[in-house]
Amino acid sequence: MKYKIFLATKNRGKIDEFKDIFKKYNNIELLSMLDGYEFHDVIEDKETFEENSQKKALEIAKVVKMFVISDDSGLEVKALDGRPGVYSARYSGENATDETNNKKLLKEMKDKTEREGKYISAITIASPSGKYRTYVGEIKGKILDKEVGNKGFGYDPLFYVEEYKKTFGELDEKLKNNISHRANAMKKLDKEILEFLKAGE
Ligand SMILES: O=c1nc[nH]c2c1ncn2[C@H]1C[C@H](O)[C@@H](COP(=O)(O)OP(=O)(O)OP(=O)(O)O)O1
Ligand SMILES: [Mg+2]
Repeated sequence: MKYKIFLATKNRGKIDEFKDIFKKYNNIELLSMLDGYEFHDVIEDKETFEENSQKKALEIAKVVKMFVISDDSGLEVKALDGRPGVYSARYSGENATDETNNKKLLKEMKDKTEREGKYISAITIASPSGKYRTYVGEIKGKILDKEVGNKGFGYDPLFYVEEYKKTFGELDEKLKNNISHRANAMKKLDKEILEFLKAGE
């Protein structure tokens, strides 16, 4: 049995990562906006990654009428009381880009000695009939005072991982996709994904 899952994200960086992570499932075909599907921007107005992730998956599953996977993720910084958190994508305003977000983070962290932060990812798998499960993963790191590396996306050039002595902007993509917040949430989904798909609609 071959299953189709639609990736409910408009973020190219996430699409690339999920494509890589899903390579191991030879009975799952992962579809995305890059295959010509269109869907609306879901309003991410909830207070947690889990709830925003569920909202994205459930709304888009109804539209595309397929199983859907969504990810709501972001960066929580200790010295900033957990900001940017669920506002990570819009940290620097309405027309925020990775570049303007990183600039704002550097500015807010300028005089901070406490540099700890963590990435969080909430992944939801949903069916068109409204069944869903959500899995959360995280990874701890340090926020640098300048950008290093140009791999990955988002805040990656500022996110330093002690164990590898590299930022996510420098780390090999394969390695990032094995240890990241998204990878850690995926490892939990992995245990249940076939059961969820087999149960059908
Ligand atoms: O591995 C990551 N490496 C770097 N930055 C990351 C990562 N994971 C999340 N982030 C940042 C990017 C964005 O500022 C926010 C996610 O916001 P989030 O709403 O979940 O994604 P999005 O709006 O880019 O795409 P979409 O909602 O269509 O899935 O956190
Ligand atoms: Mg978003």
